[in-house]
Amino acid sequence: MTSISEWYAGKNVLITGATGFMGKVLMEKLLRSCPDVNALYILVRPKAGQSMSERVQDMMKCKLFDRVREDNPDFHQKIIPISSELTQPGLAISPEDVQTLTSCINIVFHCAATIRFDEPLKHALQLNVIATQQLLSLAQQMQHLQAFIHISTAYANCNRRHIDEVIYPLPVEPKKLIDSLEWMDDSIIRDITPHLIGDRPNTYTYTKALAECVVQQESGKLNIGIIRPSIVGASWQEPFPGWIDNFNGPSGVFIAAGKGILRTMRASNDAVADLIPVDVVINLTLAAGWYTAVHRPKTALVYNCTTGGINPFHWGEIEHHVMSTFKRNPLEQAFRRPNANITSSYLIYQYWILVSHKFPALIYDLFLRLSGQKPQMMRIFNRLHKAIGLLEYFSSQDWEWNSDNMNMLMSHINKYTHCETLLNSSL
Ligand SMILES: CCCCCCCCCCCCCCCCCC(=O)SCCNC(=O)CCNC(=O)[C@H](O)C(C)(C)COP(=O)(O)OP(=O)(O)OC[C@H]1O[C@@H](n2cnc3c(N)ncnc32)[C@H](O)[C@@H]1OP(=O)(O)O
Ligand SMILES: NC(=O)C1=CN([C@@H]2O[C@H](COP(=O)(O)OP(=O)(O)OC[C@H]3O[C@@H](n4cnc5c(N)ncnc54)[C@H](OP(=O)(O)O)[C@@H]3O)[C@@H](O)[C@H]2O)C=CC1
Repeated sequence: MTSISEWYAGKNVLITGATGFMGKVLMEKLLRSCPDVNALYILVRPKAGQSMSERVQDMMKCKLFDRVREDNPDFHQKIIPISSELTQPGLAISPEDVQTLTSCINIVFHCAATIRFDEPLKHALQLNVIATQQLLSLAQQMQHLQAFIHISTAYANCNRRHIDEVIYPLPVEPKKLIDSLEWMDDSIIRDITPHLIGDRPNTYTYTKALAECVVQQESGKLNIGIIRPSIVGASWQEPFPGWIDNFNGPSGVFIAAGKGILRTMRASNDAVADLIPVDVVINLTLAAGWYTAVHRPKTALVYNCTTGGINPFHWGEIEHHVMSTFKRNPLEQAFRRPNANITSSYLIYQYWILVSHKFPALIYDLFLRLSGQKPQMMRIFNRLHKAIGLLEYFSSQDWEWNSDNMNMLMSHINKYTHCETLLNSSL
């Protein structure tokens, strides 16, 4: 039996979302732990005045790739950027590039998505659902494809308390929805969005659930795996502890608390905070790619990539650890001394918002005005309130995920690699 790393030797891998948080860690891990991988084809778009090549060059300078750079200074030769805008017909990939991809790709990792909770439905649908559909039809043409791994989210079905490793049907057929939204104007779509998303909290979770249905429906003869991570946080061990490059979810909340700006947030002390380090998710993703290609399960296997069932940690404990860490290691240029508390009471929350957020912001803005500067604190707090308002759904309740497939994968990995657990394996 070959090891996972050996299985990736000589393979051509296609990655979407490679410039994002998880995509970068996936690339790094492949290049470091599977040094004989043939090439990583990455779909990249120009952005913010930078061309595709400039973006890729900048990305490769990132500290994340230091260990890869040490092992192989020419690692960039294995990265082949392909120009693509996922919201365009045919993913805006040139015919020559389509030809290259269909003739050489062995495995696809589809990480790209919009992860914004407030994304208008049409755009979230375009990227999270229609682009997935288009990528699947490209994958159907790939002559040497062995596995297609789709990254979903553990919260795609957050309208349920208990979530199994299955794809749940939705009341509206994804194809019918896509057809209808195409001709509707934006104001109508805005009006019907709450009815469509139903008991889900936002367009993100809804379109990720739709994408899973599309993956199931359009998979044809492909070997499919679906990874559902919960809240992905900084790296635990690899390539070094604590790597993160965004303020999504809890990381933004922690920084706002450390800066002394955020003093209160609605969250339940006893609810499980299902955080999972990015390196653990990526190890599982690569292992799922190998398993899907080698074992070719008859139906798409879903992996609930969560920690609450194995090692539960609660928001109350997080509050304690975050605050004591910032007291020991204060951040520079803090607005106030950090002191944040979570509460599940709406009234207490509103009281602290007024006393600890809005009142100091007003005073500070008044001071800025008097000293001839532009007031800014109230604006910052308004944005913060919008952000924590969107997150409180996830911090005020908990879910139970069945993780049998994830555990099965771990046991395979243990058997074949003689590692203690997937969590500390380096493939
Ligand atoms: C004290 C203890 C507390 C303990 C309790 C903690 C509880 C936490 C609960 C978290 C629950 C999270 C659940 C997530 C579950 C789903 C997981 C997934 O599937 S998928 C993943 C989950 N998906 C998500 O998590 C997405 C959620 N986020 C969103 O949807 C949007 O960010 C938004 C709508 C909230 C705000 O939109 P908008 O107002 O437009 O703001 P933008 O975002 O566009 O940022 C603008 C700029 O500001 C910058 N910046 C930001 N924060 C900070 C900071 N703290 N500092 C400094 N800077 C910060 C930012 O970098 C950017 O800079 P630039 O690029 O312009 O240079
Ligand atoms: N982060 C988390 O906590 C969790 C994430 N997930 C899932 O993991 C996956 C990766 O998430 P994460 O890395 O955090 O997300 P990021 O927002 O960091 O990355 C998103 C990626 O998608 C690309 N992308 C977005 N729009 C387009 C477009 N129109 N055309 C081409 N590429 C595009 C981005 O490219 P560009 O740089 O050009 O914008 C970027 O590479 C997603 O599917 C998400 O749903 C699941 C659970 C939790």
